[in-house]
Amino acid sequence: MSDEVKRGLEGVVVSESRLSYIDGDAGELGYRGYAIEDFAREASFEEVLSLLWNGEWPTPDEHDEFAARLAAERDLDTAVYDLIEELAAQDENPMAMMRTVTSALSAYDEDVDADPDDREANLAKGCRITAKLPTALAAFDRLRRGDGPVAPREDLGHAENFLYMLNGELPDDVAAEAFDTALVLHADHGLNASTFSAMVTTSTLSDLHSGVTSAIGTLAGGLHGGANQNVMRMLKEIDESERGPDEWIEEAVAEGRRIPGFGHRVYNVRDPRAAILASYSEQLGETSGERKWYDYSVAIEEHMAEETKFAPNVDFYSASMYYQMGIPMDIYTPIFSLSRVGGWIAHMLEQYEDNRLIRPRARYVGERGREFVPLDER
Ligand SMILES: CC(=O)SCCNC(=O)CCNC(=O)[C@H](O)C(C)(C)COP(=O)(O)OP(=O)(O)OC[C@H]1O[C@@H](n2cnc3c(N)ncnc32)[C@H](O)[C@@H]1OP(=O)(O)O
Ligand SMILES: O=C([O-])CC(=O)C(=O)O
Repeated sequence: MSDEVKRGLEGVVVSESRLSYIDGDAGELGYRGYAIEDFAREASFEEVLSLLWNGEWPTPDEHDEFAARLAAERDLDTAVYDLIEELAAQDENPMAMMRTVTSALSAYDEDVDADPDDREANLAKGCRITAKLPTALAAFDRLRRGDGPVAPREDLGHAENFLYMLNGELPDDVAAEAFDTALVLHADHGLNASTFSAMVTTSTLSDLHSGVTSAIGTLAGGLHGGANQNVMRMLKEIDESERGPDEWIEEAVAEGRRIPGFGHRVYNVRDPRAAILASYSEQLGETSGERKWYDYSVAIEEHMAEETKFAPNVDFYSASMYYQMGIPMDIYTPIFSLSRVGGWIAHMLEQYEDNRLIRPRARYVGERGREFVPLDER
């Protein structure tokens, strides 16, 4: 057994998967063999969930049945609304709220006692978690603003219904399409840290709610999903500074700052999702008549390309996109989780199908053979 340490598990292959294909040098990403560029603008998030969970695109009848099933699961138990209200009153961090609510949802799930690897029960639980988390997030955001939650509507698609619950009014077509595409693009990405976390949890034969709860905790950090809100904070900082984006970013790079939304463990080139999200960011800027957030982003990307080896990742252009849709900055990462939950569940289903406990080793570098001294003799 090799004692070589692979810090951060870089490059280590721990399992086989049929879910997403990533070529980090070519900048390619596909779900189940389909390139994202071919479907991201056209397929809905519901279709992508079907693809990831079942392996094929749904037929129109399968799609209608699945979308209706998901829509019927959107509402929350009164006790969960009460919990969200309490967390909003405590001004809880939105990602911590998502983690707590996901854990609480298991108490009200009718399949809670099913075997952890029961596929049908897991698909039912997966539908419920995926359907309920947007309701929880919209209710939380409204409650902390002093507004009442807006009940979900079964006649709306997943993306449109979330924006409706968040704002209390239907989104326009550009916002609805942009948001649906963002959900599609964030749904899966190989063994990223949060997905790996979910897999480690299920590999012990723990349950799906525990896996999603672990994953949300992992997505929250600034090196992973938390970067999207940090990107927007950076753009605001630039806006509030005396300097233009070129000058600001030049100084930040010179100071050795880690620039959020740039760099990636797998991509050595521009993340292919960034191109699509950038086009929506630009489109939203055009329709609102305020292009500066997109323009700042482009200026930063150009400077990074000239002066560093770092290219934008998925979190870079989603930030200005959500901002221009009027979404509060601190729920960008929870929104990421509304989408990635689809990928987490797909990977957990794969893990259960061919499970082996995930348990790596650390090379021990501490002392050995030290003599124990009892407390009263120390
Ligand atoms: C959905 C997602 O999770 S996408 C990623 C979202 N995260 C971010 O955008 C945060 C900013 N980016 C980063 O921190 C990194 O690029 C990561 C964590 C995403 C991947 O990095 P890793 O492959 O693990 O590289 P690591 O963290 O070891 O950094 C290697 C070197 O590159 C530098 N570096 C990496 N990313 C950046 C960046 N965005 N800006 C400036 N320097 C960077 C590091 O400072 C380090 O420099 P050093 O060797 O001089 O100390
Ligand atoms: O794959 C990764 O490490 C991070 C990422 O881009 C994602 O999770 O979408």
